[in-house]
Amino acid sequence: MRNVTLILDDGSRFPGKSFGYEKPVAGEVVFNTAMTGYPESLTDPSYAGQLMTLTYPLVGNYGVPPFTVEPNGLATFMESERIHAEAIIVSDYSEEFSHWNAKESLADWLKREQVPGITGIDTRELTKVLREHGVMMGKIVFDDEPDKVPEATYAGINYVDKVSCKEVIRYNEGAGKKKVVLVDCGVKTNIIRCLLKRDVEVIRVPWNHDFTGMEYDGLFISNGPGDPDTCDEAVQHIRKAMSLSDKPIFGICMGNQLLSKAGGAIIYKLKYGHRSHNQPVRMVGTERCFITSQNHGYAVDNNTLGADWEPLFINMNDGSNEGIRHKTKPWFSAQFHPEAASGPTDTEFLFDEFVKLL
Ligand SMILES: NC(=O)CC[C@H](N)C(=O)O
Repeated sequence: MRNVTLILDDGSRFPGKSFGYEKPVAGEVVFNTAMTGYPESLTDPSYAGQLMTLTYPLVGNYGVPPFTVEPNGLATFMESERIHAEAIIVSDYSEEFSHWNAKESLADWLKREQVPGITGIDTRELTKVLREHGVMMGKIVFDDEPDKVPEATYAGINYVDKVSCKEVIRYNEGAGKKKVVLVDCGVKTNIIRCLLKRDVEVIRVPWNHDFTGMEYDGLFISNGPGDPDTCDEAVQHIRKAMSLSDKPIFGICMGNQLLSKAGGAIIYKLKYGHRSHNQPVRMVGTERCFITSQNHGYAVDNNTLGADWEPLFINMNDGSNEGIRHKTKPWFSAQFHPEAASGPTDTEFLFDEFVKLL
């Protein structure tokens, strides 16, 4: 294994060894404290542009599931058709693996998909640095090729445009009881599965597609990578849809941010984001608290919500916004992931609520 160094923007250096594809890479360094779920997280399009640090120390020991596709074209075990994170950073990579559904090792998968993976990193120290300083740009450089240093960029790049579908895709066509237009900002497969198993037809459209003239019963706005402020075209279409009809709207993660923007709210960047399977959120107006799976770096500023909107969920750790709802219309969204995969399924009922409204 070749020696590598992770170099952060503040000059901190973390020595490690390469176990994935051998290529220098740069991106926003983020950390995820979930104990499981590396196949799902790596294929979550919302990680585009990011180097994903896992704080759970032992990674790789349950291998990687096979890449198979369901008849409707969706990946059976992954959240999309490929790895989207720029790299994975772990403390102790295990080449040995054992799991009923494992097909190959994490290293073999990373190499095939040309994604770097580094091990031997002091991920606890790295996470402490990121928590104190906030997320930072970082580079993985091979020690024997110190001059090959890639340019690190993240802010201002429209990653949604890179990962969204390029044409309209229909699922359950003619078979579903109701039609849902899904604005694909980088949708996770399990969101589509959660809709399909509730007997709806899903019309998946590119993030900047003007869907407002289409025939549909409800609108869904997906998760997605990068800065929501780069997705103004989608915001304009959501706004137009809200002015044309009162059809139900449900958004997840980036979808929460874009719906909030359409309602006039402002988005800001969190210091180091929420990435884990155990983020507690409280449903506003109740004492009900849910454990949720999350992956976001930006948040909606509660104080900027328009007069017609109110927070629906609040994060119990830092008081930040975790969802909104319109005061009179059937429009709501969650900043966390009710579809989880991997993660707790406590809030999957939000899909039931949405489908009931259609
Ligand atoms: N998972 C998501 O949809 C993330 C939304 C946005 N890219 C953020 O980081 O906040």
